[in-house]
Amino acid sequence: MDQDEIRARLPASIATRVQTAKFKDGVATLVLDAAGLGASGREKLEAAVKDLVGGADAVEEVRVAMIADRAPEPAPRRIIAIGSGKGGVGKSTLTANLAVALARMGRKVGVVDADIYGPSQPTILANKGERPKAEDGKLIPVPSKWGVSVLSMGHLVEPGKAIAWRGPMAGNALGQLIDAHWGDAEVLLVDLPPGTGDVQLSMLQKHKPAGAIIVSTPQDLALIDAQRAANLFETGKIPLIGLVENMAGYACPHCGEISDPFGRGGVEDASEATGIPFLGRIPLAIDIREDSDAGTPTAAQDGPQAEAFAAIARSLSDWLDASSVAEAV
Ligand SMILES: Nc1ncnc2c1ncn2[C@@H]1O[C@H](COP(=O)(O)OP(=O)(O)OP(=O)(O)O)[C@@H](O)[C@H]1O
Repeated sequence: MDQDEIRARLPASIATRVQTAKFKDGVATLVLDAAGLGASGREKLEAAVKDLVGGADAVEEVRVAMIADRAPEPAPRRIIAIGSGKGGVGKSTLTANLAVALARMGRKVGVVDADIYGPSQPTILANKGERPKAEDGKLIPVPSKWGVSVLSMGHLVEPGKAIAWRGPMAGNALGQLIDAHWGDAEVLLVDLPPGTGDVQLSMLQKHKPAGAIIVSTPQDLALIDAQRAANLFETGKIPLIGLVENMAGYACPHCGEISDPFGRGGVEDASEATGIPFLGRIPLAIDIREDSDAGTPTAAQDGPQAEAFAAIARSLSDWLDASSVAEAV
């Protein structure tokens, strides 16, 4: 069922009020313009839409959000944590590329690089060496040419200097990165340090993320650690948006043969076993590493690897829409 089919079920007087209509997994989600309607008018509008759209065979649930006729309030900024149980599995790569892919879809996105021990966002997003300015005691994020602003520990301290920081210092620094002048950014993707230590705990306690994505390679050991990260978020009651399998399937640049240096499908199996949604897989590809090192993120380009990131960004975008409608209705 697509947007037009949903609209076609509504009389013209209602259809003209539909701002967006989406359908996924049996759930139809509509955002309606409620201009000029009082409380009872809104109730009637909602009931009519639920009745008419819900009558379609494929529709199991109808979610409706109303936009009022006053100036729309800016959407509350939501934090999405990107975590992993162990280092080096591609958390920073995924964070930067998801942010770029979301920006290409028209989302306003900021990236917070909380990885004090190995901040890499300034390299991947090509604003290394720039210093954020401050205004009214708050930092101003550093723009990048990829449509995504960034604040990184790497913008604040010399490389290697933060290694000796203990929990509270790291937690305070993270607070400065998050409570910054993020302007119209509706989503902040936070690249967490690997593991389940102080910074992650501080993150969960002080800056409650709206959801978390966990990255793993397909290896058993990485998966066990990913499970530990999932448990940390569950303990903090942070909704798990899903799992991403990175470094899956290596295409030999010479002969094209696909091999699986870290195994195959492990993350999807783990997703089935745990019930945490599987968001997709990113292949192990030399281009992806080269793009990151060169500051030209893969997701800003075209081709199958950019599409792999874009597909995961679409799932995240759908999740953001669905969760904001769930809050609004
Ligand atoms: N799909 C991929 N294909 C090829 N190289 C990749 C891929 N994903 C990540 N890499 C490379 O692997 C290395 C580690 O990736 P990255 O820094 O994103 O991992 P991380 O989980 O954030 O690590 P850290 O522990 O430093 O936080 C980097 O050199 C990166 O360019």
